[in-house]
Amino acid sequence: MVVMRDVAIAKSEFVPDQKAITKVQDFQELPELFEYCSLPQIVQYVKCFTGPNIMSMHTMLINKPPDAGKKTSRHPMHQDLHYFPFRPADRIVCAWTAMERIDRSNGCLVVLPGTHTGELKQHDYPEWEGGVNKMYHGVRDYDPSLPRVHLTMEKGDTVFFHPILIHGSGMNRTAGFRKAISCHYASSDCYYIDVKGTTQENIEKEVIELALKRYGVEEILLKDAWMAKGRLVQGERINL
Ligand SMILES: CCCC(=O)SCCNC(=O)CCNC(=O)[C@H](O)C(C)(C)COP(=O)(O)OP(=O)(O)OC[C@H]1O[C@@H](n2cnc3c(N)ncnc32)[C@H](O)[C@@H]1OP(=O)(O)O
Ligand SMILES: O=C(O)CCC(=O)C(=O)O
Repeated sequence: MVVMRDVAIAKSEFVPDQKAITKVQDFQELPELFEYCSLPQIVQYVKCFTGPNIMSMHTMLINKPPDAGKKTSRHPMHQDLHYFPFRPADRIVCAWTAMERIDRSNGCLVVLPGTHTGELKQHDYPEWEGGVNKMYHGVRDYDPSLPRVHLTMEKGDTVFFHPILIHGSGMNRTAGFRKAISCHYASSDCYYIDVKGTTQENIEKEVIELALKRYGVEEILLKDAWMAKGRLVQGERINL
């Protein structure tokens, strides 16, 4: 489990108490939270994308804090496939569930409809004055005139989306913590790719740095870091 604090608070003089927590990531070892990933109400739709051999690959409980005044509560527009060294993209899907009403005031998801049919693009840290959270890379060039859809969701509503869909989320202008839970699933028939020489090299470097620190080892491959956190949800574990 990785507990992340908002960069505006982590990099300030404030004592980083629980009010600073922006995300709990990789909760696959926590049974109460991991139960979400195997809920039949969720898995019945996931299966339509992954087929019967279902792995959970990336888990997050996102606790978007009230913005500390630096707009760091925003999540830049990105494609999730940037983070994943496995393919094919069409066998990967995210389930994202609102844990309370989420709208533009507390920073709902924003999506660019139709972009899931495009290609994976170059991602980098956006040049935001107030700083950017660790590994919150943004898609470098996309057509800003493309229509945006703001997803207003009620508590319990779930959206399923493709890893090439360009999406992000807005600033939390309220005093409350905006909570959502999500899991990225992939078919265990997916295969790992070598991201050397691709646009994903920059995120590989960061993930490996974090994994070396977390596991206290001297060497680790990106594939091994992902194999360590993947969990079988249903069916048979094949490649991933
Ligand atoms: C489909 C996937 C989409 C996504 O998931 S996008 C986001 C993915 N983000 C991640 O995976 C981030 C994973 N988390 C992390 O890397 C770590 O938790 C993180 C943020 C570096 C904190 O590391 P820890 O070692 O636990 O904490 P620490 O308090 O000792 O801080 C170490 C240095 O990191 C800094 N830090 C903490 N939170 C940060 C933040 N949110 N953004 C940027 N920098 C941050 C902290 O100030 C410290 O820096 P320094 O060494 O003092 O210069
Ligand atoms: O929950 C959010 O604010 C956005 C999450 C997201 O887009 C992601 O982590 O990939």
